[in-house]
Formats: sequence, C-alpha cells, structure tokens
Amino acid sequence: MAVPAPTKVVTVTSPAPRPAAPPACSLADLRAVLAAVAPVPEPAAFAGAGHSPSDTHADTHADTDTDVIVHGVTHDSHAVRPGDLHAALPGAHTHGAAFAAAAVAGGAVAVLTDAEGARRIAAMPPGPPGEVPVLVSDDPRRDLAPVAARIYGDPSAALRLLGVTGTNGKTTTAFLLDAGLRAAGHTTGLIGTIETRIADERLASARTTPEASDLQALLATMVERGVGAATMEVSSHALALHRADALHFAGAVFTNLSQDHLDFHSSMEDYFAAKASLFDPARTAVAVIGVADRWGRRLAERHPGAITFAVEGPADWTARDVSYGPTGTLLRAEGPDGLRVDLSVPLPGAFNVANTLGALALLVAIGVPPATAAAGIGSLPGVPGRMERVDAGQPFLALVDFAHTPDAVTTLLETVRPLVKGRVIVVLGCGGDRDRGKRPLMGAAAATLADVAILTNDNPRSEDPAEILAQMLAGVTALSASATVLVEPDRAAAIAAAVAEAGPQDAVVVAGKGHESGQEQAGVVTPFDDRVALRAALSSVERR
Ligand SMILES: CC(=O)N[C@H]1[C@@H](OP(=O)(O)OP(=O)(O)OC[C@H]2O[C@@H](n3ccc(=O)[nH]c3=O)[C@H](O)[C@@H]2O)O[C@H](CO)[C@@H](O)[C@@H]1O[C@H](C)C(=O)N[C@@H](C)C(=O)N[C@H](CCC(=O)O)C(=O)O
Ligand SMILES: Nc1ncnc2c1ncn2[C@@H]1O[C@H](COP(=O)(O)OP(=O)(O)OP(=O)(O)O)[C@@H](O)[C@H]1O
Ligand SMILES: N[C@H](CCC[C@H](N)C(=O)O)C(=O)O
Ligand SMILES: [Mg+2]
Repeated sequence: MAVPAPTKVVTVTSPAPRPAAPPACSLADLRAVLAAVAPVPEPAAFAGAGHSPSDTHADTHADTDTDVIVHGVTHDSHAVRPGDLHAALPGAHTHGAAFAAAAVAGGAVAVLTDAEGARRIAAMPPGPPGEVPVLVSDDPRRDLAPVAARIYGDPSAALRLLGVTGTNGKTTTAFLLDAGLRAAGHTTGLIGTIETRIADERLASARTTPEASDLQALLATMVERGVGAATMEVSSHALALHRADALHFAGAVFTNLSQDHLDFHSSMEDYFAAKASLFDPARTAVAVIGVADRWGRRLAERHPGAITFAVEGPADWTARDVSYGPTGTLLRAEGPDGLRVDLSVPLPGAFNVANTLGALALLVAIGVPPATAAAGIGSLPGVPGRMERVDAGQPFLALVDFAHTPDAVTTLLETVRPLVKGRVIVVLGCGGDRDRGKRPLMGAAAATLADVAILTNDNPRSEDPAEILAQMLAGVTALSASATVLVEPDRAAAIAAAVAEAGPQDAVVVAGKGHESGQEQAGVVTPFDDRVALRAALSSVERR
C-alpha cells in the first residue's frame, strides 16, 4: 500500500464560506456596536512609541468613519479579503496585531484590536497598518461577535437556529435534529465537528464551532442560499471564547457533562459555567436539558421552564419499551401532555436513546409534528465514526467510535458488551495537548470494561507519545484490571493486533478517532482513518 504524504499542520482556520453578495456597513455603525457593548477606552491608553495619542487612528478617523465601508470581517490574517475589518485578537500564542500589516496589505480597511494591539500597531514603522482606522476595545474577542453580526446583517435572526452543547453526544444530537428538520420540509444548515452543510453543499469543518467572524459569515451564506433552519454544535471553547455570542437560538439541547477539556477550563465548575451560558434566556428561547447527570439537574433547576429528558425519568421526556439491537433501537418516547412517539432509531446503544430524546424534545417544542420528527430520525443513515460498523465478512463485530472521554469510553464499552457473546477487544489512545487528567481514567475504563485493551497513539500533537501512554497505563496499574493490557504505539499495528486477536462472536472496538482522517504528531498530519485501517486489517485476516 502506498504511504500517503504527510501534510504540515495549519494552525489557523481555513477561510470560511462568505455570502456571494458582500454586505456593506460603515465604521460608524461598528463604533455604535462597540459603544453599546462597552465604553470606548481613553485614547491615551493606546498611544504607541514614537506616536502621540492623536496619531492613533481610533481617534483621528472618528469624524470620517462613515466614509469607511466594511464588507466583511476576519480574525485570520491569511483569510483577509479586500474591504474586510481585520480583528487583531490577543491570543494564547501570539497577538493578531503582529499580522496587521499583512492584513492591510491584503485589503483590510480597518482593524479591531485591544490597547496592546493598538500600541503594537502605533509602534510599527510607517506603512500600511498606520493608514487605516484602528478600533480599540477592552476585549476584542468578546466584541467580535456583535461586530460580525452587524456586518453580516444578524443572520441568526433570519433563520431558525438550534444549538447543542454538552460533553458527549453533540454531533449525534445535531445530526438527529437536522434529520427531523429536513423531514419537516426545511432547507437546512449544519455546523459541527464532522462537517458543515449549507443546504446540499457539504464542507469539511476546521473547528466544531467556528470563530464568530467565520460563523456569522457562514450563517449569512446559509440565509442567502435559502436555508430556513440550522443546527450547530456549541463547544465549551466557543462559549468561553465568545464565538457564539450575538446569536439568537430558537432552542438548544444540553446533552450531559463529564470530565473533558480541563486543560482549557480551570475546573469542572468553570467548564459547566461555559456550557450553562448557552441557556441564558436572552440568547436561547427553548432550553432542553438532559437530567441524567447532576450537572444537567443543576442546570434545569436554574431554568424552571426547561424541557427535561432522561432515558429513565423523572423527566419530561423518557423512553419506554426499549429494544436494543446491534444496529439500532426501537423505543416509545413518552413526553409531556401524554405524548407517545414510537421510534425506530438507526443508532445502537442506550446513550443514543438519550440523544434521540433530546433531539425529539426540541423538535417537538419548536413545532415539528412528533410523527414527522420520528420519521426524520428513523431515516438517518447513521453518524460517521460513531458506532460505525466495518464489515469485511469477518465472524465478529468490528466498530469504529469517537469515544475520547472517560465517560464516553465507559458508555461505549458498556454498550458493546451485551451486543456480543464473546470478548470485547478495544483499541484506544489519548490525544496530546489535551486534558491530561483524562488519560488514567480512560486507561482504567478500557482495562476494567474490555477483555483486551490495546493502548496506542491518538494525535500525540506536540507531546511525547510514550509519556501519554505511560499516563494511560498509570490508570491501569492503579487498579486490579481484569483485561489483558497491551501497548502498541503504532495505531495501524494496534488495530491489526486487535483483529488478529479476535475470534468468532468477539467485538473489536477502535475508539477515539471516529471520522478523523489524520494522525497529528509533531506538527505534521499523516492521513489516517480508523475505518480504512480496520478494513485493511480485516481483509488481510480474511485472506490468510
Ligand atoms: C484553545 C483555543 O480554542 N484557541 C483558539 C484561539 O487560539 P489562540 O488564542 O492560541 O490564538 P493565537 O494562535 O495566539 O493567535 C492569535 C490571533 O492571531 C491570529 N493569527 C495568528 C497567526 C497568523 O499567522 N495570523 C493570524 O491572524 C489568529 O487567528 C488569532 O486570532 O483563537 C484562535 C483563533 O482566534 C483559534 O483558532 C484557536 O483554536 C485552536 C486552534 C484550537 O485548537 N481550538 C480547539 C481546542 C477548539 O476550539 N476545540 C473546540 C471543540 C472542543 C470539543 O471537543 O468540544 C471547537 O469548537 O473546535
Ligand atoms: N449521550 C451520550 N452519553 C455518553 N456518551 C455518548 C453520548 N453520545 C455519544 N457518546 C459517545 O461520545 C462519542 C462522541 O459522540 P459525538 O461525536 O456525538 O459527541 P460530541 O459531543 O460531538 O463530541 P466532540 O465534542 O468531540 O465533538 C460517541 O462516539 C460515543 O462513544
Ligand atoms: N474535539 C476533541 C476531539 C478529540 C479527538 C481525539 N482523537 C483527540 O485527538 O484527542 C478535541 O479536540 O479535544
Ligand atoms: Mg462534536
């Protein structure tokens, strides 16, 4: 087999789709937006070296702002188009103002930044950045969302926007919502981890939730192309970094909360607060909350008008007569006011019953007839890389799944166990540059709930893969694990070892990468797809 060429990691987001008809908005309008969000800082605060305060263009161009017309906005200097506002944001690695000259050379007509950015621009040698107005904000990342909404004509108000947040199940729930909306006759849009859809067009997603500038442009493109209803995953990073501010949600689902992303959030409380902020009534009309865990129950207590769901109640929506099969589930959903909805869900496992209830509850709440919602959900062809079966004629079950949190690994292995008479063999790694606290917990879950656990690499990114594996193993050795635990850093070899180990009636479960198409290590992405690797391993076994 030819080895695919690795590609260099691009850390900036790829250019987002923009409306074909560019919007037009004066800088004076944007100043008004900024003034409404926060008071304008004193000009003296951004006087740079070699310039007097009056040299800074936040000040000097104020009278002529109406003459500067903005046609778009970007936070990424690589994606600047002529007529753009360049949002030069302070970041964890660099300051966007460092790229202001490139942005203005690329056609940016104004810059939005903070005092530090304005200081840097003022200190630059005479040249392009000094030739455009600089809007200064105390928090330009926060202000980017309302500014972008103003530039693109507030597109989320022009369509029915649904949001999904929570640790696990966002992508699945979003796919279920989209299927229900399409069954109800809507032309739909979808924004999430696997892909972005604008009506019939499908694009690869760079992020689960794009930055506000890209998101507002994307929603405006959807409106322009006749999309009437859109569903988006709202990650906790997005909420903490203001990507989803200034959006109008017709409704949103909270799936669940468990440990993840504690590299980014300081604590579970902080992580919960980010997720909970989506349900502020000022931005979300209908709250649908999974109450199977304590975080969901806390959120529901804060929102007495919320619609709740849990596979086993008490909740507004619960499931009855659930019949689990290897490829799907039959159930009766019981909702408020005696509603009864029979569903055939083409996704296996109790966790997908929870996802189905969340989607159904929101669809019904926004007026989709229950039978129509059920028909849409029933027509979903599955979710790529989530409990996805790979079949090459082998006498055992082979699955690829995206479980990459302790709770998801636990749920996954508990779901697979009753599906097979034989052993469960899991292949699993943990991502680099992500929550380290997850690693021993994921190792422990694999070692207690599987019969054979093969620990391997999963996007080591900038970290030493051996160190990540050692941290997973620490969770295994801390308890008397029942599984046979092996370590094989090469993921393809680990998958092949799992397949070689499997006998009739066993299950091979490859977890953590799901739909992903690359393995990222040391700044390089090498094409890698678990489904392809698993199929290749299964085929070579068949040939033996
Ligand atoms: C932790 C996090 O979310 N970081 C985001 C943050 O990065 P940062 O603060 O490090 O930014 P930086 O690299 O210092 O750059 C500062 C500014 O300079 C700009 N820049 C930088 C370089 C350049 O050449 N030109 C340029 O214009 C950048 O666009 C940025 O605006 O701001 C950047 C854009 O402003 C984001 O691209 C970046 O997402 C990074 C790449 C990322 O990996 N985010 C992940 C963790 C994420 O958001 N994940 C969630 C899903 C999580 C889940 O599973 O639930 C998601 O929604 O995708
Ligand atoms: N309701 C749920 N409860 C627990 N685990 C779940 C649930 N739904 C899905 N999972 C597990 O989580 C994995 C990821 O599911 P999904 O992609 O729908 O979640 P996500 O929240 O979008 O994840 P990400 O934040 O990484 O995009 C699945 O492959 C499955 O193992
Ligand atoms: N949205 C998640 C996906 C993780 C997938 C897993 N394969 C990994 O690389 O850790 C994240 O970026 O944390
Ligand atoms: Mg997702």
